[in-house]
Amino acid sequence: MDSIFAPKSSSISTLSSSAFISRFLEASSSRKFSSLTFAGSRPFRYSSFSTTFAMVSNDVSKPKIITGDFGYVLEDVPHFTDYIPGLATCSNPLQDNPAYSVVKQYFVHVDDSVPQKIVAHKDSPRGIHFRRAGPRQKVYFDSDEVHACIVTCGGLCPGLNTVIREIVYSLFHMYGVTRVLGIEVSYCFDLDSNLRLQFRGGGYRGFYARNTIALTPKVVNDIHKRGGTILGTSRGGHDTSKIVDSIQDRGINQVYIIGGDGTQKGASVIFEEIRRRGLKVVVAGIPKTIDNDIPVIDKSFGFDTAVEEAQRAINAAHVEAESVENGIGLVKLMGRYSGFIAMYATLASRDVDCCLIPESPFYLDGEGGLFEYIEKQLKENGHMVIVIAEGAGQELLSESKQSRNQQDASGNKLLQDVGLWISQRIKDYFSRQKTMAINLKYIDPTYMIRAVPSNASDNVYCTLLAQSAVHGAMAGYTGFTSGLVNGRQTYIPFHRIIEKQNNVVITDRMWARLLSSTNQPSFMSDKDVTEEYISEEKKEEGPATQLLDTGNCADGVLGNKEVSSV
Ligand SMILES: Nc1ncnc2c1ncn2[C@@H]1O[C@H](COP(=O)(O)OP(=O)(O)O)[C@@H](O)[C@H]1O
Ligand SMILES: O=P(O)(O)OC[C@H]1O[C@](O)(COP(=O)(O)O)[C@@H](O)[C@@H]1O
Ligand SMILES: [Mg+2]
Repeated sequence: MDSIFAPKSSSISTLSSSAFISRFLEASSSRKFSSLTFAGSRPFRYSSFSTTFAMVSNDVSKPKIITGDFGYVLEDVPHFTDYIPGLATCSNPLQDNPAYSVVKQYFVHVDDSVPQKIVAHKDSPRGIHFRRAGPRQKVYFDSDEVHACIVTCGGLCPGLNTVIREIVYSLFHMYGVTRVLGIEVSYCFDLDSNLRLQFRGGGYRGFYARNTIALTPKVVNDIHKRGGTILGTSRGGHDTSKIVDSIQDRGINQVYIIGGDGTQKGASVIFEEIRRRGLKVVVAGIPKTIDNDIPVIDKSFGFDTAVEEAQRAINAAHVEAESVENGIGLVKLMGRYSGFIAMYATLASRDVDCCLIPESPFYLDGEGGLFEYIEKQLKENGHMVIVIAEGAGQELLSESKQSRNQQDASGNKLLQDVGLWISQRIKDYFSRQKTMAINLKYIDPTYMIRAVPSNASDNVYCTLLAQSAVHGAMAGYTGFTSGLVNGRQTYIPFHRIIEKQNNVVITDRMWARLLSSTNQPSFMSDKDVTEEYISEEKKEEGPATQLLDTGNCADGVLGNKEVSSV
């Protein structure tokens, strides 16, 4: 289906991808699917639907959208062949690899795709799909030709080293590649004293520095046991043309970029520049975010580890709180704009009485407020545990204009310490009330939960992400993020990864589950649940049949906007 494109003059190609997709799905769902009939042993007799696939646009700078029968939409990723004609291919060396040759059908079929939503109604169109990740029969690189590099950007996350290790192992052991560079932290040294003088930074900044490290299986063998990233990381410092110059100058033709939402935006513009220059260079993203704020994917690697690590802080807070009279244990967890860590840590723990996240506004005083709830809990149980995400309640903190506008080097808003603020407010309230003396212990494990090595399940997940990225790169796909969708590895175009942020949707079932688990007030009346709190997806879907059903994924899979309602 790759080769069948609509003519360039197609009127549809003038629509944006999302406008096209929504019109297409609308049209598909308005067709009479009930006209499908069962005929003998064949499940369906198709009505007059076209059986060919039509690509909406062959303009290389536009999203690749391929449509098919029954409302099928493939949001495809770019491929070298979109902008470089006449490239040679060769057989995938994996077919001679003993580890793979025993496995039948290990190559992914060219038409395999993975649905974004797996909950369907009998009349619903097949909907959006992503290209399934995995090894292809034909590859667009000779092993000797590959010169890869790996860079890690943004904040730390458990599993970064595992991803680095597995990219290196996959390139070496599956594809016989021997040249892999790590874009590394670089320092200036005072030659006399040998003192480190200037930190130039890893991450995107590393592209401007001379320092790189040759990554071999031997070098990376043990790194998954360590937290952090052996390559170093940084924020800010993204100069697209300087980065692409550096890639070109070094003769790099596969760039693996591990990072969060900011990083993937950076990767997207690097890819655009590479395509503009017509270079045969793959740009492959691996999504990293401790906050789980990247959309589309089921969850980010390292998230499970972070939630697990957060349990230690919550346990400590609980032990402290229950050991004294009117004890309050307060734990602040990461989550700048997305409260997933706090939500999952709370659900996992069951010792938490109140979880506060950025997506769910709360108030302190008066009926239904936090103070009233704390007082009630202390009277009934003698202690309580509160988990607060770092981005929660920021609108309540009195800010000076200066602090309001503070940003980090990447342009992310610098937050005020909500943990310290709320501790003080709680203490002030009870000392004013004089109804009871409280004993509050504030625990801030912020960096501890992301600086640890990844746990077993994250290690496996990191391995799959890394291997998928390498298979995709060798197959000539580019401008993609390797991601898990409904439990399957896929290639997701950058524009879908960077178009919005993944947030907890407080009108979804997962938040309702948390509220019923903690029994905390929702701090909202029905009237408050305005448009603002309904997910974008729900708005697109129109009036809900059930308020709390965004309907996507299987139970047990982490909740992002799509998967949280199960
Ligand atoms: N909109 C953007 N366009 C290009 N590069 C960006 C953009 N936003 C962030 N970056 C780059 O991505 C890197 C990491 O971004 P940051 O927000 O710090 O972390 P994360 O990727 O983890 O969200 C930084 O080096 C930054 O310069
Ligand atoms: O102090 P740093 O290194 O900027 O990191 C703090 C921020 O990093 C985060 O973990 C998010 O980082 P990313 O944007 O890199 O995913 C936030 O939760 C937190 O506010
Ligand atoms: Mg980020």
